[in-house]
This record gives sequence, C-alpha cells and structure tokens, in this order.
Amino acid sequence: MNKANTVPADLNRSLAHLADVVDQRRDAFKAGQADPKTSYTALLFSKGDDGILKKIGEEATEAVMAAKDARHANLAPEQQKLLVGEMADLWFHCLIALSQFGLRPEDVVGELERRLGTSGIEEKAARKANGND
Ligand SMILES: N=c1c2ncn([C@@H]3O[C@H](COP(=O)(O)OP(=O)(O)OP(=O)(O)O)[C@@H](O)[C@H]3O)c2ncn1[C@@H]1O[C@H](COP(=O)(O)O)[C@@H](O)[C@H]1O
Repeated sequence: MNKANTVPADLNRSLAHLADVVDQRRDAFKAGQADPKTSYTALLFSKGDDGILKKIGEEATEAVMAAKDARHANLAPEQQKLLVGEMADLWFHCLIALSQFGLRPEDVVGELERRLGTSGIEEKAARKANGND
C-alpha cells in the first residue's frame, strides 16, 4: 500500500474538493434540489444529526473489524484493501458530519498542523497542570 499510484498528489486538495461536493449536496438538499433517492449524501442529510452521527459509529466499528481481520491475516494485501475501503467510508462520513455542523476538513487539518511537534504526553500533562482534564 501507499505506493505512488494510490497517493493523491495533494491530500488537502482532495479532501477540500470532496468537502465542496458534500457542502453543495447539503445546500441543494436544504433547497429541495437534491433527492435522497438518487443522492446518498442527500439521504444522509435528510436523516439529520442523529442519523449522521449514528452512521459514524457504524463506520468506525466496521473499520475496527476490518483492522482486526487485516491483523489476523498478517496484513495480507486483500485485507489491507478492505481496511482502506472501511477507513475511506469512515472519513467520508466524518466529512458529512463536519458539513452538518458547519465545519470543513481544513479546520481539522489546521488543528493537526497546530499540534505538529507537540508531544501528546506533554500536551496532556499541560492540560492536567492547568486543571483542564
Ligand atoms: N465518497 C463517497 C462515499 N464513500 C462511501 N459512500 C457510500 O457510503 C455508504 C457506506 O455505507 P455502508 O458501508 O453502511 O453500506 P450500505 O449498505 O450502503 O449502507 P446501509 O444500508 O447500511 O445504511 C455506501 O452506500 C457508499 O456508496 C460514499 N458516497 C458518496 N461519496 C462521494 O460523494 C459524492 C456525492 O455522492 P451522491 O450524493 O450519492 O451523489 C460522490 O460522487 C462521491 O465522491
């Protein structure tokens, strides 16, 4: 996995492009211009907060199960491919949730970039010291 032909030239741009599609579907659904019968994204938005969040739980569980299967199969390529598919489903449904709450993948990537270089151990210790944990 992770060979050149499977890695987008620009991960941020790919995520932003997909988020644009999702946001357009969200707005079209609200305007009555996207049909849940023909658009899976519109179908998710028709389910509201609870339906969207429930789907994230389902997809996360499916990703965990695929990871367990991949480990059991000694990371055989076919199982790795299934795991990538489940992770892609999970990321996609997270993009739907971000859109539902008026957020963008750029917000998440920005937060991850902000954290770059800060050890999670140090960050947690600082939170505890500040009484925020
Ligand atoms: N990236 C995705 C994408 N990834 C996953 N999925 C869908 O997410 C669903 C995953 O659900 P499950 O694994 O639970 O399987 P399921 O049986 O279909 O779902 P349930 O019946 O269990 O609810 C599948 O129906 C996939 O087709 C996606 N659907 C859409 N997109 C993107 O969104 C764009 C707009 O899609 P539409 O709104 O459908 O036109 C597309 O062009 C794609 O770029």
